[in-house]
Amino acid sequence: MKIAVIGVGNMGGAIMKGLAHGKQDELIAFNPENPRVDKLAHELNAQRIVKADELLAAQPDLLIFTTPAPITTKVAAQFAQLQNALVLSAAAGVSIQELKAAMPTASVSRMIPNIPVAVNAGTIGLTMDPNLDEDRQKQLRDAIATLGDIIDVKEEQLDIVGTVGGCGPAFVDVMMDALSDGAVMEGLDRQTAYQIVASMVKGSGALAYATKEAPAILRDQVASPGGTTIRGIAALEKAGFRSALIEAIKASCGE
Ligand SMILES: NC(=O)C1=CN([C@@H]2O[C@H](COP(=O)(O)OP(=O)(O)OC[C@H]3O[C@@H](n4cnc5c(N)ncnc54)[C@H](O)[C@@H]3O)[C@@H](O)[C@H]2O)C=CC1
Ligand SMILES: O=C(O)[C@@H]1CCC=N1
Repeated sequence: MKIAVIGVGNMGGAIMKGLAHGKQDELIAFNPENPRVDKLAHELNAQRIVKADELLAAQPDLLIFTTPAPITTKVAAQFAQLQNALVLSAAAGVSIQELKAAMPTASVSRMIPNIPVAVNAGTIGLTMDPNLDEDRQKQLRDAIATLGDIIDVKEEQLDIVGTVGGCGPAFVDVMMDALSDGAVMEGLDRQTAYQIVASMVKGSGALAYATKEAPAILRDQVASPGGTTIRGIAALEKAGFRSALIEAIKASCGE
């Protein structure tokens, strides 16, 4: 499949890396002049395109939009004449209706991916164009399957899915940074702290995912009676840790 990623910044670059690891797709990086994008395209053996007419001539099968949300419909309008291309937009908050207005004949689906797609461990909320026939739905799903877990949601659920799944990695990064600081304060060297924290978060996620247990059940398995963990949990409660996370989700949702 010929896949063009439109806007190769943090998310577009992560998607290109994930796609390049996974399959033998023909990849195109479409972005204004930028040496960083040239370097990435070279590393991933992807075609580099800067001009809209060149992308039109390349006739991609799938366009993935990872341009800044406020300009995505304007960018999309440049490709309105592409026939038969599938369109998948990752632009947060830009509706299928808005995208369809820019590309009236295109089949438009939306997703909210997250940065771990770069290592094929992403979480992707997907709203598929309901008018796509089964074969084309399968084509689209197969094209992104290598990026991580796909969770089908209604379009009205994409914002909250995008907040937890899409913004969430940054919240976890803040937590990992703080845990590492704590370890360094207790005398551990920083690189070892980062390694332990990343491995611990990976394992905690894997366990929760595999068992489908409620996080509170898993927490209770760690907190031995009279032990060290419950003292740490009490300190977290005192500092308002859970409340801070709930507030973070609300703030990212625009409340
Ligand atoms: N960063 C993330 O974790 C996530 C981002 N998204 C969505 O992905 C999109 C991009 O976000 P980021 O990668 O974080 O931003 P970014 O600023 O890192 O990347 C945007 C890229 O678009 C390029 N660009 C600007 N104007 C362009 C144009 N006219 N044509 C083609 N490319 C153009 C920029 O040069 C840049 O490389 C946004 O719509 C955002 O909502 C969605 C989920 C998660
Ligand atoms: O910060 C943002 O707006 C994007 C959407 C989800 C994650 N990053």
